[in-house]
Amino acid sequence: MAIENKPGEEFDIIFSRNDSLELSSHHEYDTTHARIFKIIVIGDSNVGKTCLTYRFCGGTFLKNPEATIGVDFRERTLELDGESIKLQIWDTAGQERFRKSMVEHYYRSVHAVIFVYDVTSLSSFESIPEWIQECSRHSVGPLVPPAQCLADSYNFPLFETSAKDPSEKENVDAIFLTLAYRLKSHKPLRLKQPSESNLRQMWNQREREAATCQC
Ligand SMILES: Nc1nc2c(ncn2[C@@H]2O[C@H](COP(=O)(O)OP(=O)(O)OP(=O)(O)O)[C@@H](O)[C@H]2O)c(=O)[nH]1
Repeated sequence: MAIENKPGEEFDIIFSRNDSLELSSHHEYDTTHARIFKIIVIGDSNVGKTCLTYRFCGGTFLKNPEATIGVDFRERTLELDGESIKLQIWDTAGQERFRKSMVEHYYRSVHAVIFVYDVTSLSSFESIPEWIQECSRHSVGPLVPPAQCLADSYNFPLFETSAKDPSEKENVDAIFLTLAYRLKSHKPLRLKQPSESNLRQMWNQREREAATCQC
């Protein structure tokens, strides 16, 4: 499920259920003039967030992924109707102990949120309202509980896909392309993109602060 954050406007929500993803082809585009959109991917630990984003950005199924610590960054530039659109994808840690104080940064200047749950894990589905509440706490749009009927009643698209099954690759692309097309129609917005080393530095700094905190 994904929420598209249109700054200053109402939100659209896209539901997605993860059971896999892969890319049919990869093209390199000139990213110099690309508009950048930040998308965060959240959900319980072990639901496949890393594999989903890796499939979209890397084109393959990531075998033996390790638990995400803090956040991992991936990006992919798309050519949509002759325009370069760069999706900067933040793959966040599902485990609370690995999220720590980075949470504020996850939600800063976010354009869209993808909620991921595992179709074989009821608890990961039942956690979705909590993830939605977390977004609400960080002012990411008015949110509603997830369900197919709700998706239908709000006319939100629902994607069910698998990062593992190559035949599902179009469905994975569909999640991100749907967001990209919707984001593309927004007013031009260029983000100053933090470098990975800056973000790592920020994360390490927070770790040090947390380690020395007496409370
Ligand atoms: N069958 C199947 N397994 C998957 C799929 N996507 C991921 N997995 C498996 O699910 C497990 C967890 O995948 P991750 O992508 O690391 O999960 P995550 O949500 O990023 O986990 P955290 O980093 O802890 O938040 C791994 O063993 C993957 O091989 C999928 O689409 N189908």
